[in-house]
Amino acid sequence: MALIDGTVHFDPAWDVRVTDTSLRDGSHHKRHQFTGDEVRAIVGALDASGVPVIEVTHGDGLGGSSFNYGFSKTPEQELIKIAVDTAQQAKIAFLMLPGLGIKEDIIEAQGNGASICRIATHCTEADVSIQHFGLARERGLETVGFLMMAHSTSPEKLAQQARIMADAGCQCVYVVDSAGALVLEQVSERIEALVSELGNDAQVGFHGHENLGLGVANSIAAVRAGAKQIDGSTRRFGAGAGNAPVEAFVGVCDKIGVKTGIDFFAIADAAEDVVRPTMPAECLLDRQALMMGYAGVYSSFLKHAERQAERYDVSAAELLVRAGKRKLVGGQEDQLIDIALELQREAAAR
Ligand SMILES: CC[C@H](O)CC(=O)C(=O)O
Ligand SMILES: [Mn+2]
Repeated sequence: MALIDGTVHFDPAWDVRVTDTSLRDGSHHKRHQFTGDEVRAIVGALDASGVPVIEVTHGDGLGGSSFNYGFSKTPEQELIKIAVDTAQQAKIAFLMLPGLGIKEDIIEAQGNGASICRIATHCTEADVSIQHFGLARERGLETVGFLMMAHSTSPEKLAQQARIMADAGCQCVYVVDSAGALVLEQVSERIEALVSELGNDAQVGFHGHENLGLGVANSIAAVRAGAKQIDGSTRRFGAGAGNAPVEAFVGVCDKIGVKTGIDFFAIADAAEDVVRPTMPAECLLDRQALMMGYAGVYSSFLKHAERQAERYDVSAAELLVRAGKRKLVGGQEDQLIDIALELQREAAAR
């Protein structure tokens, strides 16, 4: 059994621990073009606001910098090191998807000072993470598991997958609403199922996207159902319409008496004065993002879909709806090209 022990960074003064993922999920929106100076500025501002955990990696995790997913402007290990050197109190986390990243990447990230290892799998494939959790725990890293595309399976099946992660050494299993498709009760049901399965063996977390405009509301539903860790991105800097905005989440938590340890006014200033200037544009809840939430499409497909829609002169929104019908999962980005060609053929036949 994986017990929650002293390696979990959780201050007794908090009700919930917030992880800011603008420097990882936001990397999708920035097409992985963060510079060292931007990371230094954002980590400095978030750290000063009291954000306890900051995730820094290529949008697709360690090893994501590639032709398929997009090359990083600055090597992610260099960005991790800058983040570690900048943070005074925040812990630096990294994400890895087994197969894309490898065990040596975990060791290198730890060597660069990161202390929280987050391992993501599709929500029905937790078993591919077992050896990575084992390695991370052996090396004294704190561990978090991501069950992605959590809308696409039942609460019961998700809880069984969470058990696989916890038994492998995961200390907090996240319900990851990669598509921003879950609606309130659907979040609560999934969190409750994991809390009941894991008991004291591991905490439960929630990672939301804004594609249906529910990032903060869903995160609050998660907290009320027993989640102890919540992800967000300052200024919603994330894939699709972005993640639950940390500054709004903190404001709501203050109002309902949920303690996060983050200063609302400082994080609101960081969002406006430091994070927004590094963003290529605001993360929009536009037609494409809405289609992703509605059809259940992985948020990180947005930029890939837009590129293929432009290349083949087809509608990005329609492309995304079809990706939802095909139930594509992360790693199947190339099928967006098939769909674009299908739409092009249909248009030519009309
Ligand atoms: C490619 C990894 C992915 O972006 C992880 C994540 O944030 C999600 O599934 O929402
Ligand atoms: Mn995400």
